[in-house]
Amino acid sequence: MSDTIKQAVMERLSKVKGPDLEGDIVSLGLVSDVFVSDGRVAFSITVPADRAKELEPLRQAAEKVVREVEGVETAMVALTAERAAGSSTGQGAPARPAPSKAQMGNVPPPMAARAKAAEEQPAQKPGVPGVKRIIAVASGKGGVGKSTTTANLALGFQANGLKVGVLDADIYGPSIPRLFKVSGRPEPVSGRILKPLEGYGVKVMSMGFMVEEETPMIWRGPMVISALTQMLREVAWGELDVLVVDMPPGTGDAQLTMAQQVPLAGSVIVSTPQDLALIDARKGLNMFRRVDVPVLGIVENMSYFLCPDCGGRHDIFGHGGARAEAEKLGVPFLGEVPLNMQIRETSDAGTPVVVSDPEGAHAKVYRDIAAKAIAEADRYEASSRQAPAIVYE
Ligand SMILES: Nc1ncnc2c1ncn2[C@@H]1O[C@H](COP(=O)(O)OP(=O)(O)OP(=O)(O)O)[C@@H](O)[C@H]1O
Repeated sequence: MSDTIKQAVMERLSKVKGPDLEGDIVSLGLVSDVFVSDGRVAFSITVPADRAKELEPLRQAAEKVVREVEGVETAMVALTAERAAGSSTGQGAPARPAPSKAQMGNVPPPMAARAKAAEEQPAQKPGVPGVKRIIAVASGKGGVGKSTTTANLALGFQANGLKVGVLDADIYGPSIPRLFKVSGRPEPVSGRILKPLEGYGVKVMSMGFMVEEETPMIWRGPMVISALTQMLREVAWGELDVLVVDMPPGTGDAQLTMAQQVPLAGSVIVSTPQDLALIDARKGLNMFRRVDVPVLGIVENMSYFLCPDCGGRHDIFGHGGARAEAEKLGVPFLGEVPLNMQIRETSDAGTPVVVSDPEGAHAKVYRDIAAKAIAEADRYEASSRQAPAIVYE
């Protein structure tokens, strides 16, 4: 079945004209392998990075023809830039040469007009209706406890009286379904709009619901933006005070694109006290600064160890690094979370500590971090509202 669909998809795509209306995207070698699973089709079209915006109509045209193929339920088509094999991000576009300038030629008139209009407009990031604020949780590298922090922070927001959703955008290892003990496929509510799943009163959407676990990593990269857009805008989030986004670890192109695409009110950076992680946290910080997203603060995770036997505190990783670094960088320090068995066990069991032990000390740590993050977001909003308008007469 998959092979038949794939064949039909390729046939349809071979009718889609290339960017200069000469030849089609298949024979120009712009289409990557087509991935088909369970009625879902994903592939990328390689274009030069600086023309991605103007070639959006090409992406839409390809998506449209693929959706019309019998047996196709959803199509995720992404424009990807040429990337040398073995580039540092390690994911993203399959190694396939981008068309040469001669191949690409000039943009044909209708696209040129649209491209010009796009250039003239400042980059727009329309908000998500009903969602007051979107906050990203990021880390410079993997394994620092970003997802654990995302889940507990989201539940901390909720415990502080806010309506909360979580969008798991971690393409490398979506762990939010496990943390909230939710699984399955989101059901459509009307047309293309999906109903998010719910865990502990928090609405949850995950890359894990959209992409099969065994989907090769190389495919997840190109799917990211389409899937992300779908998860943001084609989900019945309802009224939310905060939507928390669990970003993929690292600061590569995928993360940067996400930070650019999502209308973020701010970001929270998770780091462990080790120097290396802090260097990575700094990269994370710079990434958000590059795309003008306020950094609400740094959370130091696995900050110290509270010995359950003697009750003593052990700073096994040289605690305090994140706080000092935050001060140096002029970024708020949101708090420190101890390295603790209860935090690990409850996270891994899908009952994060903020819901499984709401009266405990750890839940309080997360609630305080949540309160500080919101206070920072308020501060940013107020300061951007108060920015004086300069009027020339
Ligand atoms: N404060 C903590 N104390 C003890 N264990 C923790 C703490 N924070 C996270 N962990 C544990 O560390 C492991 C990694 O955490 P988590 O999956 O949240 O990290 P991550 O940064 O999201 O990882 P990845 O990069 O793989 O997505 C998990 O087993 C989690 O339970």
